[in-house]
Amino acid sequence: MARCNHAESQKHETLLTLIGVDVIRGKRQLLCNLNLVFNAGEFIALAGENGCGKSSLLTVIGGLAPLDKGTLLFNGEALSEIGLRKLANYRAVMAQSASTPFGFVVDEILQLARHHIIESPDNRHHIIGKIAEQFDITHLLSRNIQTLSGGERQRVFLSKAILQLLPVNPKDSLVGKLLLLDEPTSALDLRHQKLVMQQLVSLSNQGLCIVCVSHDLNLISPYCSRMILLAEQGCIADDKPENALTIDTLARCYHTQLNVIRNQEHDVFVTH
Ligand SMILES: Nc1ncnc2c1ncn2[C@@H]1O[C@H](COP(=O)(O)OP(=O)(O)OP(=O)(O)O)[C@@H](O)[C@H]1O
Repeated sequence: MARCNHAESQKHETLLTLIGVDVIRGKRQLLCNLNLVFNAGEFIALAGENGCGKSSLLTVIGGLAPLDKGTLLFNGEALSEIGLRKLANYRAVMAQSASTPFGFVVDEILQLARHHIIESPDNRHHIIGKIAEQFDITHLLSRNIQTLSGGERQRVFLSKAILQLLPVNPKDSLVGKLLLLDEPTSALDLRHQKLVMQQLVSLSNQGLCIVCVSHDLNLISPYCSRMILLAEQGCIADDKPENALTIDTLARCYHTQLNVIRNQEHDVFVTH
């Protein structure tokens, strides 16, 4: 299994810095005083119990919701100072239930992802075709999005988020770009789960920083380079998955007794 090789790649340029960040929704303080650094080339899993604030955090670090307290630096610049138009070149977000209000054709949705990029129609067509192939949606390009299955739709919106960030020249690096994914594999079958994980590893090895919310620890931990567990209004573990996932951290996170199995390759599996 090919894990993201962030450690070897030395693509450790700081991309996003969170200093003393609070996340508050309604009257609830979800997260308090978060201090984190996300680097180029990392594939980071973000996990925690329902309602702990994972999606809320993603919207804040994606610049889609205001910061309640603290500082967020994106490529060294205050995130709040970067306009959404400029930000679209550097970060893309796939929401948990990504959808469109109208019955767009899939190809139109993918074209829209690159509306801020100056490129020839041929180039755009080529890049969309390549990503469609990689995420197994080529056969869906002429379909109405509203007629797709949940898993098919999820692969389309994941492709859309990635297309937003891909450079015109495929040889250019993805360092400096951030992909935020909220449970992108929740509707996928086993083949497509594996395919998506492999593609995400490949993108992170090209320098893309990926932060992926997931409840499927056993799916993501063999592939990600880092696992962050949120609980108790903060980050209770931030390490390689084999170090972050322990009986103790899982009990603090999920308030139940879970078991951890390790294989000879040090992959870790969580069981009930
Ligand atoms: N606009 C809002 N007003 C009030 N409460 C909110 C608002 N948005 C989110 N919440 C609450 O904040 C908490 C965190 O929500 P969030 O969606 O960030 O959780 P999550 O960790 O992503 O959960 P899940 O694993 O279920 O997707 C939840 O209890 C939710 O009900």
